[in-house]
Amino acid sequence: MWVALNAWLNHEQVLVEQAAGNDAMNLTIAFEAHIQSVVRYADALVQDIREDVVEDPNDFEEVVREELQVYGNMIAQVAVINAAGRLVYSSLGPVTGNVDLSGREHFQVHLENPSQDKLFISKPVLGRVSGIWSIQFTRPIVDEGKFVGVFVISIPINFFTDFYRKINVGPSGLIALVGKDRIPRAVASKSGLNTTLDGIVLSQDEPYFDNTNPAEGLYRGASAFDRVDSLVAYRRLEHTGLIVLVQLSPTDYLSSFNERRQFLLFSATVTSALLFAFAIFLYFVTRQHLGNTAALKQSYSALRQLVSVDLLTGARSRGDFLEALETEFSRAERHGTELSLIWLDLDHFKRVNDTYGHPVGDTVLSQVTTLCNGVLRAHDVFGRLGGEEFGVILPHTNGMDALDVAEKLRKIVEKAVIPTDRGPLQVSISCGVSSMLPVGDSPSQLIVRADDALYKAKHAGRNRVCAAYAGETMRSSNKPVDSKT
Ligand SMILES: Nc1nc2c(ncn2[C@@H]2O[C@H](COP(=O)(O)OP(=O)(O)OP(=O)(O)O)[C@@H](O)[C@H]2O)c(=O)[nH]1
Repeated sequence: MWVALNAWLNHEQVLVEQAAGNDAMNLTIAFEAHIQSVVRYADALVQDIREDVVEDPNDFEEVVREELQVYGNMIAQVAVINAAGRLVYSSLGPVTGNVDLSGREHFQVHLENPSQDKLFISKPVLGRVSGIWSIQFTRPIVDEGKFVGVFVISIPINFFTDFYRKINVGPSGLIALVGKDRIPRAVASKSGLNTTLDGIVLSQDEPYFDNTNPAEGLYRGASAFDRVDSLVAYRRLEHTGLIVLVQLSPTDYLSSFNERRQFLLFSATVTSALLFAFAIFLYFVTRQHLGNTAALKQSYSALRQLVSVDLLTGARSRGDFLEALETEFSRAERHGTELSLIWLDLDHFKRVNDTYGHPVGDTVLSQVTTLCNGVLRAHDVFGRLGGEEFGVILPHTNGMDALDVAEKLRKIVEKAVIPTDRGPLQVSISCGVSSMLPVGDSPSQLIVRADDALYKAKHAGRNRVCAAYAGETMRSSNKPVDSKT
C-alpha cells in the first residue's frame, strides 16, 4: 500500500510541477506582449511629439496636452533636455531654475551617439521634477545633423506594478521586468518587493542573463530577489534589452497538493494502524484459540485415558477392551494371523466381599490384575469387563497357546498370597478360551464362545481353564477342556 501511495504521490507532484511550469511560461508570453505594446506605444509617442519640438515648437505644448489627455494615466512626464543637459520643458509645469540632467545615462548615451536615432529605455529613476520613480523612454533630438537635446517620456513604475499586481502569482510569487544590465525595472509581488528597487543589481549568474541560454526558459532554483527556492520562467525581449520574469513559489503551487498528500498519508497511517491492530487482535485470538485447542486436546486425551482405563485396577476399561478386540480382529483378518480370547472370572468372589468387606475385595481385584499383567506379553490386552470378570486378547496366538496362557494365569493367581488389611488371602480364577475361526467369525461370536467356555469352567468346579467347542482352531474335544481336575 505504502509503495503504491508513494509512487502515486510522486507522479502527482510531477504533474503539479508541470502544470505550474506551463502557467508560468504562459504568463511570461502575456507579459512580453504587454511590454512590447507599451514600448511600441511609448516609442511612437516619443517620435511623434519629438518632431514638433523642432518643426513646430509653437504647437508643441498643445500636442503634448492632447496626447496626455488620452494617455495621461500612463505618462508621468514629457520632458525636453537641451544640448547642454538642462531641462527646458516639462509637461508638469514651467521649468524654474537650473535643472541639470546632463548626468542622466540617457543624455550621455545620446550625446555620444547623436547619429544613432535609437530608443533608449532607462533604469528606474527618481524624477527631479515629478518626484516619482519612473522608466524613461528617450531618443535624441537632432536638427540638421546637429545634436540639440534629448526627448523624454517617463512612464511611472506603478504603471507596470499596478498591472502586475492584478495577476495572481500566489502569496510568494512575483513578476518582474528586468534589464539586461541586471537592474530590475519593475517588480510586483504580494510579499512587498514592489517599487523600492533603488540600488538592486541582480547576480550575473542568473540563467536569463546568459545569452548562450535560449531566449525563453523555465528552471527551478534560488530566486534572484530573495534567494528562496522558486520556479522561474523568463523571456528575453531582444530588441528592448528587457527580460520578463515570472517566479512561482513551490510553497504556493504545491500547497493544495501538500494538503491532499498529508490527508492521504494520514489516512494511510490510520489504515495501517487499524490493520496492524487487527493483525495483533487476530494473532492473540488465534493464539488463544490454539491454546484452547491444545488444552482441549490435553483434556480430551486425559478424558480418553480415564475412559479407557479402569480406575480401580488400572486394566483397560470394558469399552476400550471391546474396541481393541474389534481392531485386533480386523488386523488378524487382514493379515491372516491368529487371535485368541480368554474370558476369566474370580471364583466365589462374593464370599471375599461378604467375609472381609468390599475394600478387601477391591484390593484382591487390583492384585489379580497385577498378577495377570505380569504373565502377559506387552501386546496382549488385559481388560476389566465388569465386577470380577476380566478378558485377555491374545494377538498372534492360536487356541493351544492361548490355553497355555490361561493356565499360566490360573496358576499364578492360585499360588499367590494376596496381602490385605484383613490378612493374606488366596483366590482362584476360572477361564474360558476361544480362538478366531479362519472364516465366518466375528468379535461378538468370539466373545460368546469364550463366555460359554468360562461358564463350562465354572460349572465344572471352578479354578480351571476350558476351551470353547470343537471346530475352533484349538485342538479340543467336544467336551470342555478342564485344566485342573
Ligand atoms: N469389592 C468389589 N466387589 C465387586 C466389584 N464388582 C463386583 N463385585 C462383587 O463381586 C461379586 C460377584 O459375585 P457373583 O456374581 O455372585 O460371583 P461369585 O461370587 O464370584 O461366584 P462365581 O463367579 O460363581 O464363582 C459380587 O458380590 C459383587 O458385589 C468391585 O468393584 N469391588
